[in-house]
Amino acid sequence: MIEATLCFPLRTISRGDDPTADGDDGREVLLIEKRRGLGEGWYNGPGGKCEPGETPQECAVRETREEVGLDVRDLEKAGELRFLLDGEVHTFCHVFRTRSFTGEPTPSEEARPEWVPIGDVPYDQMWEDDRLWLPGVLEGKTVRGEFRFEGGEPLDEAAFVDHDLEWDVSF
Ligand SMILES: CNc1ncnc2c1ncn2[C@@H]1O[C@H](COP(=O)(O)OP(=O)(O)OP(=O)(O)O)[C@@H](O)[C@H]1O
Repeated sequence: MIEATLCFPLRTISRGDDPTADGDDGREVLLIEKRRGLGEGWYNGPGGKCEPGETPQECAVRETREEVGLDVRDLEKAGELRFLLDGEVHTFCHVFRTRSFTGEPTPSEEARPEWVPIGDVPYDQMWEDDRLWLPGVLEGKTVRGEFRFEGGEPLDEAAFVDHDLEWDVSF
């Protein structure tokens, strides 16, 4: 089983009295377009696999720095997601969000970062499960989820079959 993390940096930008502004109140999330490996070509949060001896928080901080050059702090745990492939746990993913960070998002070999208004998150270019849990996470909720995939490796070519979700959990 792979233990992995996702980190969603959040900010609120001032849009003044822009009449074209939508209902996001200027709220944005930093997504990455993944350039290689699992989920290549799709959008997701910065994140990746935990190294031996590393806590999930430490992993999320390290991966966010490595992938987009942002130093995140004060991570808030927002979710725990279990991805099953053909009945076995493939990946256990810890999800974090934060409004505290320093640095400027910078592209790396692994990822191209992009600030996205939370109403414009490109769910049709993301893992199929993201549309089920990410909107709630971006609204400040907590979630525990299980998502079942079938069809063998690699996970990003398997079929998403079904899921269970529990909201407002404590970690
Ligand atoms: C099944 N549905 C899913 N929905 C949303 N997100 C998913 C996911 N399944 C995996 N993820 C995330 O995708 C990243 C891959 O991690 P990552 O370690 O970068 O993979 P990759 O194979 O590129 O690793 P290396 O760069 O070789 O270490 C990692 O954040 C992990 O939490």
